[in-house]
Amino acid sequence: MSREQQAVARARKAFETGRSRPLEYRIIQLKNLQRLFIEREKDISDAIKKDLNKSEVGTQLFETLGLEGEINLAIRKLKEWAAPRPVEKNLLTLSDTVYIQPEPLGLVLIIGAWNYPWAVTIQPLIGAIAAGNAAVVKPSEVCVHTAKVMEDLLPLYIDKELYPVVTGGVAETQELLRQRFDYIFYTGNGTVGKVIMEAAAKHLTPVTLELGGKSPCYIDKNCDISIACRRITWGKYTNCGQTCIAPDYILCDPSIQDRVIEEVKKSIKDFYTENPKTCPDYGRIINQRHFKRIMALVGDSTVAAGGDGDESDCFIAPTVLRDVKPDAKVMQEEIFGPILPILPVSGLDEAIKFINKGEKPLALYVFSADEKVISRMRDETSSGGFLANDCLVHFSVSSLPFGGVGNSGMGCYHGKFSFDQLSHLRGCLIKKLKMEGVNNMRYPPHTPKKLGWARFFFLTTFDLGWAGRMLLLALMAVVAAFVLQVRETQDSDRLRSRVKNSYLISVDQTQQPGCRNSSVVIKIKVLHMHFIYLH
Ligand SMILES: NC(=O)c1ccc[n+]([C@@H]2O[C@H](COP(=O)([O-])OP(=O)(O)OC[C@H]3O[C@@H](n4cnc5c(N)ncnc54)[C@H](O)[C@@H]3O)[C@@H](O)[C@H]2O)c1
Ligand SMILES: CCCCCCCC=O
Repeated sequence: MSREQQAVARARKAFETGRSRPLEYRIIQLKNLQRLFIEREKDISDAIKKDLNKSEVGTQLFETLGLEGEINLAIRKLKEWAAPRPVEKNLLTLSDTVYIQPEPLGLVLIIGAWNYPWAVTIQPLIGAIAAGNAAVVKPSEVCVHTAKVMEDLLPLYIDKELYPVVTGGVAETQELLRQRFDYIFYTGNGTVGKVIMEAAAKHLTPVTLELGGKSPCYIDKNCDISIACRRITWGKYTNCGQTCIAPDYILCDPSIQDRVIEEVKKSIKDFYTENPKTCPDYGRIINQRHFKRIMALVGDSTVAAGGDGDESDCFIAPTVLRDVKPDAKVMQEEIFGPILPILPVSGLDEAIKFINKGEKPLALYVFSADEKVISRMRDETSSGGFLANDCLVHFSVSSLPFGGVGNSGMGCYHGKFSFDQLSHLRGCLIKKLKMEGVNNMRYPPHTPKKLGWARFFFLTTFDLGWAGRMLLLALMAVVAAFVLQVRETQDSDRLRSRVKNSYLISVDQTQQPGCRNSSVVIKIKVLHMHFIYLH
């Protein structure tokens, strides 16, 4: 058996013991993971410094702080997330117990990317643990030092059989993909995303694909350009542009292009000094392959700032390109580096048209003081996430689903979305072995009359609100009292043989425009069926 097969078999066996299921066990694992980030902060930041030249503070700010927040949230909310979720009932299920019960999926494969190696690998793991799964963790081999630290540290803190770390490159990942998983959570580029999906299809394994793409950024003339450019500069050059949701390019009116360039240059200087190469907060390109790829993108465009690099140090200066044409090299792929092209457009209409010609991006940014511009951009485009007047920060909002659409991916996570994504939401209906008469309308022989009743039971909806529910309860009490009285005063045999009737309460809601629960009409119908209790 290969190393990968062994890890998968051990994790599967550990899952089958059932120990990942109790909420107490999940919480212990999450707390242990939390301890790792507190106790091993130095090991984590030393490795990431070597991989991407991230500073110690930068590592906490962009990697581990968010993870600590997600762990805290999961610990605090787990009982609520894992509890049965009651759902609305119709007339047919009124006396049943109907709910959604989240259950673990089983064994999850998490394949991480290198650019925020802790954030994008451990965040899905938090969801997997919280949801009661086992998970094989495959960090990206591209961030060499971090992958090693992850492999060394995780087994010291969390159950190493349930959550093994498997390191390696393409061959090892493909060997993992040949195994059977109950879910695959992949973060990385779209080309490999297709490989993942193909492998998953062989076992009918569902997938989340957290991909990337070219995230556009439109600057409206009507906005504070100085503030807009400060936020865009932060969003673009953080981690040297190697951020899945970095604004990839700017669209703006030609009349503000010079101003935008000046303000971006000013912010670069404010953030990274006159000499970004020696600034501890300015990162490096992950390796020379990516260095060469990014430098080659600049070729056919006009450099307005930066443009220089040092291959031996994987340094590329914060770069701005002006008057970029849609067919320029830099516009043909996700940049994933510190190059910011500016494409002049005649206004909002052209910007929307341009964006809609491309693939659906992971993020879409608009800067404007005009709410109509923001709304139009939101309503006339599609993207994984949408931000007005800022960049990147939606990633840190646990109550928002994070994920792509179309070419930028499928599925989403963060906070409760991670829990739900890595759970099976099992629909449960618990009936009592009573009131068999109600079922007559669905049993053969099928007749138009039965169909009529089935239509009534199946299609009648009610949305009473608080006041309506109180009124209904009161009326039910009156009806129940009436029925009991009838029962007491009538001979029960006579009732069974002659009347064969029962009572059904149906509730109609007459809605008036703009007014919910405006009036509630209670009808009492006599059915040629059995009495139906309403609870
Ligand atoms: N949506 C998100 O949350 C998110 C986050 C980070 C990065 N990204 C995207 O990821 C991309 C950058 O990451 P990357 O793809 O360079 O990362 P990468 O090279 O680290 O690859 C990601 C993972 O895929 C595996 N892999 C690579 N080639 C493979 C193959 N042929 N078969 C099987 N497995 C293979 C690697 O081992 C690695 O674990 C960018 O497009 C970026 O936008 C997206
Ligand atoms: C607050 C910004 C964090 C950005 C993390 C992005 C992960 C994808 O590359």
